[in-house]
Amino acid sequence: MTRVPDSRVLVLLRHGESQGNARNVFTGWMDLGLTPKGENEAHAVGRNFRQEGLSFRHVFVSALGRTMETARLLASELERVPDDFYVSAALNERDYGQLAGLNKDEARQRWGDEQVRVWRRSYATAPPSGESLRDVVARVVPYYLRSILPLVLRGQETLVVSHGNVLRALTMAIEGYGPNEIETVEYAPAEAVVYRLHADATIGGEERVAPPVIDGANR
Ligand SMILES: O=C(O)[C@@H](CO)OP(=O)(O)O
Repeated sequence: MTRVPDSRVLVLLRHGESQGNARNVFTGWMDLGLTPKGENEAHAVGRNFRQEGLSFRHVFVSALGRTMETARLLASELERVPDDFYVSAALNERDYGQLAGLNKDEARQRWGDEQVRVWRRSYATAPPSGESLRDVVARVVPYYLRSILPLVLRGQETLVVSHGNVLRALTMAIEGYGPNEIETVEYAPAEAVVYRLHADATIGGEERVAPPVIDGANR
């Protein structure tokens, strides 16, 4: 990984494969745990961070078990135990409302590819009784600005383990992406982005770290 001197490290990581990912269901606020593959991914990510000389003062997770478990397993591989773990429901996956628990392929057959794509990836359209990405931005970004960014700007390496749509919301804040640009941004399970920020929170360095290959494809 490229080093930017005098930088402030912020790493975003999506949790490892969950039971919901493996079953290809809309998961949202359902508290489904990691699969054995997801557990292996978490260990492999931790080993990769260690090899790259990354360690963390602060680790942020959501209130859902799949992020906590990913953080716990990867931290066991690091050179240094993180000082703090913060748990916040502000970092929970989007509420998928009435879609939660439904198979994504069956949803496409029932409502059509385009409707399902809009529910999953548009900025402003919410799934029935659920949250749009705009709703997620409204709860995630204030938490990021108040609780996470100040630590990063103090030079304290910080890891956020969260969910696909939460990481998309954070990407909008960090990269300044608009509603159209964010439609095509995706994070696979166990995929990370390492940011090195300048003192004014602009991006000094950025590297996507592909998920470790464990066995089979990552959804
Ligand atoms: O089901 C979910 O909660 C999310 C993340 O797994 O799915 P999607 O990528 O469709 O937004």
